[in-house]
Amino acid sequence: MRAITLGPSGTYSHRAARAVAEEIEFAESVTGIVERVASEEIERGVIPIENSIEGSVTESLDALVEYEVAVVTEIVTPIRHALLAQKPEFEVVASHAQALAQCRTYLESTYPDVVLEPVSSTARGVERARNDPTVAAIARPDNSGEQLDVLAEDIQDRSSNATRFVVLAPPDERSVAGGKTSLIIYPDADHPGLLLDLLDPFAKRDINLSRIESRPSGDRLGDYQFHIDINAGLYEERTQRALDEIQTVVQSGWVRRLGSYDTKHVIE
Ligand SMILES: O=C(O)C(=O)C[C@]1(C(=O)O)C=C[C@@H](O)C=C1
Repeated sequence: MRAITLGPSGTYSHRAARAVAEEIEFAESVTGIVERVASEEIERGVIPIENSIEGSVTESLDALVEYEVAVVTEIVTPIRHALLAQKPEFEVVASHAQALAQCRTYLESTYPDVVLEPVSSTARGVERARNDPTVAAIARPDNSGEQLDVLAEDIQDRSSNATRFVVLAPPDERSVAGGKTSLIIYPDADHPGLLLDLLDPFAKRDINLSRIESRPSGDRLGDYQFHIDINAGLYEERTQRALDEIQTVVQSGWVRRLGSYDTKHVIE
């Protein structure tokens, strides 16, 4: 199996992708990954979707609306960040914006004067630190290699830090089997009780929501798409009935079924 994920080699995404593919290619952005899977250029894509400290990776949510893809697996992985640099003194810390945010308290208390530089991935930050002795990186500790020292480990603001990734496939590989399902609902409507009407079909069938996130549709202020995960499969009659009912609520909008899947836990 061939997969594409956020590169270069050594990102957390790379570690997650290794759990589902033998051959891995790298992209510079999440949107680029989703685009290549949607156009069937590659069998699988692995993208981060949410972090336990920082919340949603909004670029991922928006790309799932823009391109037609299926979610076929979710991967949950602990995130333990290290500070890597050529020397103990540096002026800049370069890393992915999510990683910088996950270490905000540590950075503010230990290095209040450094400049934070968001780059396209943690591994890109490592490259910056390798090429410039005034730059430190936040990344996986095993990225240090010969040129960088591990100045500190476990610098994330909470030890329970974890990120959830999804494995994407072309839309015709969407599965109805699995214990979880991801949906996107765009009601294209606004009236009192709308959200209640969207959630009640799940509640009355005892379907548990594991996540609901609203994203602006981009068309006008106050107009939202809802990213919803449920602990039930599309193969289940209760799920089908709930979705039929929701379809009647969102007559001018749409309901997208990204697919049903199971969860993998990746530690190393
Ligand atoms: O930069 C990386 O290493 C990534 O794989 C991206 C990413 C993210 O976007 O959330 C993945 C896991 C961590 O939460 C930090 C960064």
